[in-house]
Amino acid sequence: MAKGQKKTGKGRLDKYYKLAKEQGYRARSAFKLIQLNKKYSFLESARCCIDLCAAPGGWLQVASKYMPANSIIVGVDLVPIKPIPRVATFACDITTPNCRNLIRGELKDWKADVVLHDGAPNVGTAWVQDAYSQVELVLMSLKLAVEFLVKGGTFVTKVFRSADYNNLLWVFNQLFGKVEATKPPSSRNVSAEIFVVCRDFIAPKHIDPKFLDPRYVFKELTAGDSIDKGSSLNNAHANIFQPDKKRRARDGYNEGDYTLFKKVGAEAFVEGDDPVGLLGTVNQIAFETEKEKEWLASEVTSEDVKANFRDLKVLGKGDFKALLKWRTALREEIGLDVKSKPTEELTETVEITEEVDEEQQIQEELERLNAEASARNKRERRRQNEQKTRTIQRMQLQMTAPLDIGLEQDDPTLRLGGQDDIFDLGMADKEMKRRRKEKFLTADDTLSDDSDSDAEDSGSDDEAMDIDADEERQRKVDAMEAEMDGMYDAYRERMAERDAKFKVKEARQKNKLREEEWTGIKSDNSDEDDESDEGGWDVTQSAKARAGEESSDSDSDGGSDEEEIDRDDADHPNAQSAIAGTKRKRVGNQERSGSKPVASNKLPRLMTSLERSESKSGSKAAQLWFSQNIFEGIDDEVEDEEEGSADEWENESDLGDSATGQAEQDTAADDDSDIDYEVVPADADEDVEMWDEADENIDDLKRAHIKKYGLVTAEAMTLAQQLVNRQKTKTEMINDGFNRYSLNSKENLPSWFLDDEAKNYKPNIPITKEAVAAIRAKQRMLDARPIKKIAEAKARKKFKAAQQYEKAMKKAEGVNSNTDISERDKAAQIEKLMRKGVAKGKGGKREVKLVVAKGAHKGVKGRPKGVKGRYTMVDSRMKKELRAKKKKEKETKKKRR
Ligand SMILES: C[S@@+](CC[C@H](N)C(=O)[O-])C[C@H]1O[C@@H](n2cnc3c(N)ncnc32)[C@H](O)[C@@H]1O
Repeated sequence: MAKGQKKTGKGRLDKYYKLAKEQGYRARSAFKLIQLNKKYSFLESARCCIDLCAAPGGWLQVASKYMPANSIIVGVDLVPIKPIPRVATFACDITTPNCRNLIRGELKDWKADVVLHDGAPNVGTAWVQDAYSQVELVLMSLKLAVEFLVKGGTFVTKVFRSADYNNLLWVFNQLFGKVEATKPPSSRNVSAEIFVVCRDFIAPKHIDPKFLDPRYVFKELTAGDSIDKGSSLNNAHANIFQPDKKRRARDGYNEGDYTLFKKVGAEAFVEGDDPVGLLGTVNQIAFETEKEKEWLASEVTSEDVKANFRDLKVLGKGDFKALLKWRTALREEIGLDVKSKPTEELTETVEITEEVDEEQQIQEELERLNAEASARNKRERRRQNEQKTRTIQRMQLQMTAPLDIGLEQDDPTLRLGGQDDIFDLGMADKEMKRRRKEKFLTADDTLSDDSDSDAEDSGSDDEAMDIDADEERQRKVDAMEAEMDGMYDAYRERMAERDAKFKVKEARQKNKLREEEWTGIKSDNSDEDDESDEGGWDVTQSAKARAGEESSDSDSDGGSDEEEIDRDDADHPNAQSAIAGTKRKRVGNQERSGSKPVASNKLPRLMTSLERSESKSGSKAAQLWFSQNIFEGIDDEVEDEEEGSADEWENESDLGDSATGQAEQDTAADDDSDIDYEVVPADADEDVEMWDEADENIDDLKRAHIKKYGLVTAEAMTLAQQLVNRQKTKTEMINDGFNRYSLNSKENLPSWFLDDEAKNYKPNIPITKEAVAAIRAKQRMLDARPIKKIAEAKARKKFKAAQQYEKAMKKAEGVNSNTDISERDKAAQIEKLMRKGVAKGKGGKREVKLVVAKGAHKGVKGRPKGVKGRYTMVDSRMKKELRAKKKKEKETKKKRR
């Protein structure tokens, strides 16, 4: 498969794929049903549901989650469905009477409230068995639906936009009160699928069989079909002449065009009128009949040709030409065509031989030049490596500073040593290309008028040379990265040694990241908002299981299976963690920064970010560092690379749009544009570590922190307010969490780059004034609260006071009951007791009044005038003396130690 056609990897791992994985759904398509149900709410009230074409079971999981406990859920598919608790499944073709009988057996007298159909022919492993087209499948599912649906029931079906679409809608409208077509957000835009929700089943007593007969419903198809066929044929032709460029089916999809795999016999290709169109539309040309097998054994059928016929979708222009040549040769051999002008051909043969010789010469010459160039490069590289090692050693010995390196590189003597060449990759590459082109031009003078096939051959030479040049460049990049890592480490060491401030800054940075709290994570039992915040299918399942509901599924193996998925899900972070994704990125960066750098081939991204960090960074040291000559010329390279990757990206998206996209047709699971059905692997271990996949325990810790202390940052408060005030939905927040950096891999990135990213790669989180005010108020409240010890002491005091008061009351009662003393004495004694009790309760200490011995009190002996109660005379002298005494004691204590 060509590079641009690759459909695996992160390109396809979209939001819903990730969410499905996180929430334990078997297919990302589960979100389509969730979104449809959100709009039309048909599952919550349903007691019986039939899912036609249900494998691998994503929709069944959703139905089981949203439908009330003990509902009847039946799933049917050509391929067996792994057991799902409380769901009955069986493998069967929905177009057969057997399927009807099986459903009847399962439902007994029940009628279904909802019939779902997400079928697409030729998907999965059973494509060979299915001869029906999608619209016919829809009609078949409708047939089952009308049989099993209760009056007022709902039928949900997937339909592909095609010439039959309107005919189908017409039929739906005859049988249902409300018919609406909708495309849920999780259905990819590039997919031709649309969902029709038919509500209020009329349940007529008699249904005209023609309504459900494809021969009548799709009767007028031919005219439109031919138009569509025309456009698709044009596409097919274009696919042959420019196989790299994939085309969209803007006019909708021809009936059967969304079938993933098409095979025709060689006879149709050899004897048909439009071999080019055929090559552009089918996947395989087979040799199955006797006649075809004879052709296969023919001399003109080389091994290459046989291999090419096996998978037409991976072929290039040259391969197609070879197949067309084969066709011509075979047709001549079997007498369908007559060879023209045999004498002229002879002359031509001589010319071709000459060309081949010339080509060989060019090839040899190119090989020789390549060998020479790579030997020269090797020598240069060795010299440069030695040079670099010396430089690094000098840096480590502190003989040179990063700034000095820049000066050294300006040194013309070093330039002679090849410094320029290694650091200025763009220049080196351009020079290499220029040299090669010169050779080509001289050789091409004779070939310029030649046929396409010659151009192709030279193209393949070009490719070979490109591969050499790529390898060469990769080696250079590796060397440069290794060197930069070394230099960076040395630079950091030197900075750390020299600059105390740097150390403090680093420590602070680490602390900050450690202490950073992202507290916007929802608690496990928060309200449901949308599909992404519901804790996933398996969470609900386990809840339902806890409630002790009985499984309608008799298969006991299902339990272990589901448990496994539950465990998987528990390992996954909550969907809400996506909100916190941006924050965690930072933590992740810091965590990574300690890892040993590995030479990587991610130069473009690395350099792009480097450029960004350079411009953003306010640090002079960083600017100095990146202003060195070693970074010169990288810009050009980066631009080239970026353009390249952008092209590649474009290709990929083109591919996604393509109706006949190779990637989509290779495997059922790889299909995106037509049948937007994607099985989500349960195993997360194989994933490359992402920027936003930080330590998953962090979420738990944060959750616990929030439980204990509430929201403590303005960001968290802002998000919470936005949610409460309905300014933002959780879906929007999750969407915000997914950005173009979300799926960036940290693998193989050098430590200096990760360090720099940690400094500059910070999300810009909006914080409202109200949130800041709320946090401040909270802080003030906390500050105003006494610390625990003081509160305890106060409580003790209060308790003591109460005890004393009680004691005094008892004594007072004793005095009161004494008949020997007069009432007046009683009153005096009680008052005294009470005063004492209150005073004791207050702390038991009597107030001592301080009287300063100055003015009228100076030199007074005995109680000074006007002073009542306990008193102490103090004067400034005494104060000073006491202070001096204390100080002296302290010093002598210190000395003794
Ligand atoms: C897009 S998938 C369904 C995905 C499913 N809704 C889910 O969420 O997991 C389409 C399914 O239709 C099934 N299918 C196609 N033709 C069928 C037929 N004639 N009878 C039963 N199932 C069929 C395929 O086997 C395939 O599993």
